Amino acid sequence: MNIELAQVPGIEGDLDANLGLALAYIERAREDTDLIIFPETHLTGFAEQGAAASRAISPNDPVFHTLHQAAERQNLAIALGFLERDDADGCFNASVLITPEDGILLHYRKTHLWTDERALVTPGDRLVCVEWRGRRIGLMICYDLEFPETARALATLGAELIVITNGNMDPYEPVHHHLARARAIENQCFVAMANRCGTGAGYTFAGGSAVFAPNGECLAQLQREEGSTHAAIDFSLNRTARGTYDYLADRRIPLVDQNDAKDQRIRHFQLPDTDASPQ
Ligand code: BAL
Repeated sequence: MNIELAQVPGIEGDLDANLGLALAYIERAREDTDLIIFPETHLTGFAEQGAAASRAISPNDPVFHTLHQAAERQNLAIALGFLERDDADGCFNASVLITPEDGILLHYRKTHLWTDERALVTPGDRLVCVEWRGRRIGLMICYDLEFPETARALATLGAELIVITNGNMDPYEPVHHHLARARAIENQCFVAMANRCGTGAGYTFAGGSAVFAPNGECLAQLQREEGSTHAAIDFSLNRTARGTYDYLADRRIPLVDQNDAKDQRIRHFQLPDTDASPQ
């Protein structure tokens, strides 16, 4: 599987500009690219005080049909983030995996909210992993990376590749660089994170997008500037890494997961309720 990381800036509240930038990267993706990954909330920009619901869009928004058409044209999958508006449940920090065959195949709502978004969006209540073209892919968003349980849960669901739509800001680039590598090693899977660059929502974003192999090798990395990079994922390395020892098999503290009744390709973890919701 050939992955492209699109390390791009965003403009808070400017859906058209952010979509246009994503489409430009998709259209000029390398012909052999199977999956292109964009940052956290790329389509809408971050939630900010007084500007969460107004920026948020529904997964039924026509923008996702436009992205599905682009995925079909380029025969590649797209992972990207957006602020989601759910008329019943409020706003979420969400990411989707859009495939040529399905449209939105995987829809994940950030379960571990960063400090200043807890008053603005509602945390998700499940971790999800899906099988696409014979490979199991899990989604995480930014702060999720900073909790070992999250990646471990996705690995327990069979994730061979963990995709992170990232919005990591200064001074935390080293945190995400080291933790993404650690998550790959400790779960013996690939980790690919596309981070935002530039400034916005009061932050300076750290870039540092990277792909790590199950042995911790860095297969691709960007510095702070806008751009894209590529990595070829050889999933046989997952088995190689687990040849001598298998962390998941050797665990003493197991996690129990559930299957998705509607689509057996999807498995998930249901998280316990939390009182973290917008005040
Ligand atoms: N270290 C930043 C985490 C986040 O913005 O989700």
